[in-house]
Amino acid sequence: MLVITVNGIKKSYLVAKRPSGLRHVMKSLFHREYTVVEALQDISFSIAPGEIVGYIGPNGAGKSTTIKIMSGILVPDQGTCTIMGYTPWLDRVPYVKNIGVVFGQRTQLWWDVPVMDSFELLRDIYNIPHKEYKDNLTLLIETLDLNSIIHTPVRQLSLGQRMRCEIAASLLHSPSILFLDEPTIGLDAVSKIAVRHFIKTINKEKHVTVILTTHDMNDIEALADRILLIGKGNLLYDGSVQGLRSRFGTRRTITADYRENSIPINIPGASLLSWTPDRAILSVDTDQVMMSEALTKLSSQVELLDVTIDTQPIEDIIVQMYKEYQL
Ligand SMILES: Nc1ncnc2c1ncn2[C@@H]1O[C@H](COP(=O)(O)OP(=O)(O)OP(=O)(O)O)[C@@H](O)[C@H]1O
Repeated sequence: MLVITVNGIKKSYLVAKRPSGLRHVMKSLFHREYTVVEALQDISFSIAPGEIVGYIGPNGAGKSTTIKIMSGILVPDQGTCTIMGYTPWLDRVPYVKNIGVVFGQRTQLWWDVPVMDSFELLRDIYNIPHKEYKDNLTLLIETLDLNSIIHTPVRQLSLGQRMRCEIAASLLHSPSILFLDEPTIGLDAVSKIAVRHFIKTINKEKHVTVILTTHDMNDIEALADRILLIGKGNLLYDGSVQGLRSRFGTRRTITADYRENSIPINIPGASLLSWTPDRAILSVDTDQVMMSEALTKLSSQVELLDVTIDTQPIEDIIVQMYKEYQL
């Protein structure tokens, strides 16, 4: 069973050219010229209930545009999108009851009023039954630690406090799908961990399907079962983090401590990142040299005291992917 099906979505924006020079500016007052930005060229994917999907890609790749289409804010030029049986931009009223949306860069809360007032407005807008609202509110206040900030106006909150309130606001009506557009942007390490933990919890306990965009690969590692990589408006990878590792993350770093030896280590296919008479750091591409072979060669050249092997950080793998796809 699928909860989200996106098929052949295309979306362009018309952007007015901004001329420089007085003569051109005057001319543009009467005759505007436009360029077309093709934000999404042909995007298709589907998502099953209960998945946490990381939607990633470099700046300008089209992530927010996709989230806006899936949440019914934007209408695509072509293609279909069916979410829980609805077409988001056509069935907005019944559809939005099923989704929660958080845009990390924007607020859905009313700026000048206490957070609680925003929550109550949302309760009325979504027509949330009294008991459901009360139960959800109690749970959200507790798990997101909102007690001390709930009566503060939004404009007085720190970014991390506001983000916790935004997430709570998006879940008051018990949606079964949550769209998060950069939910950890600008947060400190502690707040990031708290937000990640919370997302994981509602996914596990309430079976909320989560689609999140992020530039923080720690979010992906901590949360996503699956990654959709988008670049220049096209979907370039759809698979697990593990799959990404085995396809792009073939590099391992070996740190070897050994009894002093004045001859530098030499392992064909491995590059020496640093060397001293008692410690070497090597980079091995497991596509070219098997790890067991590299370790055998290493132990034949020095008397090993300690060895650690590190896999490539996911951040590096993503950079490598972006390079490979020329993004
Ligand atoms: N309202 C708009 N008007 C014109 N162009 C837009 C508009 N919104 C987005 N674009 C353009 O569409 C492309 C995709 O933008 P989008 O915001 O979807 O990317 P993104 O992947 O979310 O980027 P980022 O990681 O920087 O947030 C970009 O080239 C952007 O400049």
